Amino acid sequence: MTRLITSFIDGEFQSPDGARLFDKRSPVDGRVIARIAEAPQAEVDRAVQAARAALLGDWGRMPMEKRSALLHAVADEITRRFDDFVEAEMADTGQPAHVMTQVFIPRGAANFKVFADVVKNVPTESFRMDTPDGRGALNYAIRKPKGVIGVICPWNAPFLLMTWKLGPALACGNTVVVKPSEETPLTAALLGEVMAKVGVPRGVYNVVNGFGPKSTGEFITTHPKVDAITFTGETRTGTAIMKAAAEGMRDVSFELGGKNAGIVFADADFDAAVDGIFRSAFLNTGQVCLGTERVYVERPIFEHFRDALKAKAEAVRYGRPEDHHSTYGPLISQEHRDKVLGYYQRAVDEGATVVTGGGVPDMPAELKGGCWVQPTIWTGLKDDASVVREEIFGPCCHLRPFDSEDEVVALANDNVYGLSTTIWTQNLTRAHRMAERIEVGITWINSWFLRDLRTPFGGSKQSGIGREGGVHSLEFYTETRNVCVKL
Ligand SMILES: NC(=O)c1ccc[n+]([C@@H]2O[C@H](COP(=O)([O-])OP(=O)(O)OC[C@H]3O[C@@H](n4cnc5c(N)ncnc54)[C@H](O)[C@@H]3O)[C@@H](O)[C@H]2O)c1
Ligand SMILES: N/C(=C\C=C\C=O)C(=O)O
Repeated sequence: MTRLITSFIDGEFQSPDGARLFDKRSPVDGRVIARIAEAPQAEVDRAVQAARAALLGDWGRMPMEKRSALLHAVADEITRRFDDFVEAEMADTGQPAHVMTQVFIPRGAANFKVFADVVKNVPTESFRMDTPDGRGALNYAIRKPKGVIGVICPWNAPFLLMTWKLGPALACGNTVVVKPSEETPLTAALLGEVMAKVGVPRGVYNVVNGFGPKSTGEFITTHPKVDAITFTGETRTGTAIMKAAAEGMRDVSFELGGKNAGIVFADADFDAAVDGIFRSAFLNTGQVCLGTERVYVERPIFEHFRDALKAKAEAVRYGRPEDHHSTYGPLISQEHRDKVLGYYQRAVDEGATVVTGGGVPDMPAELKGGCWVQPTIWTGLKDDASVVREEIFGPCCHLRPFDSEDEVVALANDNVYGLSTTIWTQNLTRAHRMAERIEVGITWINSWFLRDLRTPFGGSKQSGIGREGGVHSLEFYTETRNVCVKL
């Protein structure tokens, strides 16, 4: 069945009449599974106007308790329709069911629940000051919603990443105009059904589909009535959006690219480290910004670790996401597959030893139209090889031995990105010391992608601007104002 996806504006799905439609193809077999209406500038304008009207209507006047309860109702409806969201996201991404049911879709409800509560429990400051007349003055801060937030989303964990922004944005009383990635429109449309069902006022949640430059994404980021922009995607796209946001001085929150290091010391719990690095390199077919593409292993265990990781990579089971036998899916698109295969070739050109993979698996005829590549492990490259320095965003990693803590800290930090790292050692004094020295926003010790949504999340260097999570999201999605009262 080919679905038709149109914009969701002011509480309703828009008519496709006259719309320019583009195809959404299954990453699994290349079939067209949906036709998507590209929102022209006039439609983006209507979405922004609807979002502004909602700020001045019921939503803007809604008490926090009621807003919080409504977002809990959204979370509960997502949970009630859990299987629908799993099915939609599997159709969009081709990723196996366990990636959806265990990781990505549960976060949809969690992202609303956590922030529906955070907004009620985070105080604002107050200061009493002395004054020359001796009677003093009282200062207190208040938080006000920023207004209409432009939300620009990537394709790699569509529902998780969109709701990671929507939860706090709406909990703080803002309204949103969302552009899902052109590759993954389905769950954002499904969320429109949820919003309407639970009674979120019209205009609070608006979705417009399309592309970036000279299309829907740019129409949002350049719209003068969009008050702030939160974006997740490639660093170079962030540069373009930041330029657009400068006009009108709009605030931005960016979660960008990464080239994350995994560091394994000889004293690590070996099996746990192999499992952890395997997950961080190959989960979601390596399409996770927090994923590991550079693995540094202390020399005494290097060969044993390499062989153990190779065995796990060669044991993945390709297949359709709905087939519970499948443990490994395709890349999101042929374009991205060509990019990843280009790096596979470049690695060989730069002198890599291909420990495993490096090409395209021999798929059954019915799946040959999909975006399949082999999980790949390299060794032997120089530290300045492009495969070691540039984000590939695929199921591949380069293993390199190291001999000292200072050496591996220097290697890990020698990159333009600074998003995350995962360190495996049973010497926790060393782990804490390392966490201080590695220049990233998030460090996991003997773990990876373990997420407490109250903690600061974001990248250093070219991996992002700002932090979201817990009170940090409130800092971005509200304007804090000070009131000074003369006593
Ligand atoms: N730091 C994080 O938490 C995080 C999380 C997920 C993904 N990412 C990064 O995202 C990238 C993969 O996602 P992607 O390929 O969708 O990224 P992308 O930058 O190509 O696209 C992201 C979104 O931006 C839109 N867009 C593109 N150009 C635009 C423009 N000029 N103006 C407005 N919108 C524009 C796209 O249509 C899409 O919706 C990787 O680099 C990955 O590291 C980072
Ligand atoms: N932003 C988050 C995850 C990012 C995943 C990147 O691919 C999150 O866990 O909140």
